[in-house]
Amino acid sequence: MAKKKSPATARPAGPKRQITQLDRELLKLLSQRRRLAEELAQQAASTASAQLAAEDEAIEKLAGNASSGLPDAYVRAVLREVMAGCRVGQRAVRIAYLGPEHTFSHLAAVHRFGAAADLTPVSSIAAVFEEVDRGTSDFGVVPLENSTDGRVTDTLDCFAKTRVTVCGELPLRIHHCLLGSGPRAKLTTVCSKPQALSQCRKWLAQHLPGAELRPVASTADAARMAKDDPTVGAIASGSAAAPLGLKLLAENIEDQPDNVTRFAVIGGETPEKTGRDKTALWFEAPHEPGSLADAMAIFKRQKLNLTWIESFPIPGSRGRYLFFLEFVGHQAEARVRRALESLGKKATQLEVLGSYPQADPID
Ligand SMILES: O=C(O)C(=O)C[C@]1(C(=O)O)C=C[C@@H](O)C=C1
Repeated sequence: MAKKKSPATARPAGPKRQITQLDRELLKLLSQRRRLAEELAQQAASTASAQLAAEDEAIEKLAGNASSGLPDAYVRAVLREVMAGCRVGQRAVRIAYLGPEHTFSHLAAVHRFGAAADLTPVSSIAAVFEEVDRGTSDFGVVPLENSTDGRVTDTLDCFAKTRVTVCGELPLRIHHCLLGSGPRAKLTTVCSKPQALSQCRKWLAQHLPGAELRPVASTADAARMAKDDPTVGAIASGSAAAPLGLKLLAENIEDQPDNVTRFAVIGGETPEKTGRDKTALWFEAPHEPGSLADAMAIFKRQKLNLTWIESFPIPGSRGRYLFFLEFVGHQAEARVRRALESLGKKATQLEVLGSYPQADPID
């Protein structure tokens, strides 16, 4: 018969065994949490926006008060993933993004909604808008502007053509890599989305001056092309290399070290005022002297700080322009409502795209 060890002589478990034990406990707790989330969902159905707002609030409370000593970004990412994995018993929250997998839009969508969310890759920015407009997806993630390269025209074009709203912003720090399946010296072509090529223009001129620069629909599309041809390099996210079996031929090749792309989260309901919000809109001013200055004076009068302004030609109407505008404030504020009312009287067209919390860049 085996001799039982007395508690006094039992050796304490080593760190490896303790970690395995903790992982088991974590899984038990996660499945308990998932069951409770299912119970809650059966008691009270909620919209995708309400679900997301409740998650945001919970993450904010937990991450804000964390005494764990864990890095804040880590705590937030883990909690987001835990919550995404517990979105059960209710209709899945569907999110469309410019695919295929491993684009920067994909990274932004994972950051906002979690990898366990129902993420749908589509082949163009216009297709993201269509998904949201048709209601096939609850939300979409689209690039809006880049700190090096400026506005993303396709996105502004879609805002002008559809009635899709904005419910969030996601500024993401963009680090570009050169990916390939062969050696760098063999590259004759470099593919990427035009915005990514433009953000690395100086690096390309210096390091691959003879290469043909070929624009494609997304950085991950470029990576797929590089996989099939060793003479083709792709500018894409480093995270696309391993899953596609590509080599990292150069890292951090963006011309500006502080290269940030601001994504818009489209669809959903307008989030409540947080006290640190922005409002986005577009308008057309009458074609007469001083009309744009008069429109801007409204914001000055109401002491509303502008954060972005773009003029954009109205597709198919030569000489006519839309102005995209973003300012600090929420539609729930009286001074914002007053400004929108005055602008509505001056503008020949006005579309308020939405109010949403201001966000800090994600590394
Ligand atoms: O092609 C991608 O990976 C995208 O998500 C699109 C996009 C863009 O159009 O701005 C997003 C971020 C980078 O600025 C480069 C490309």
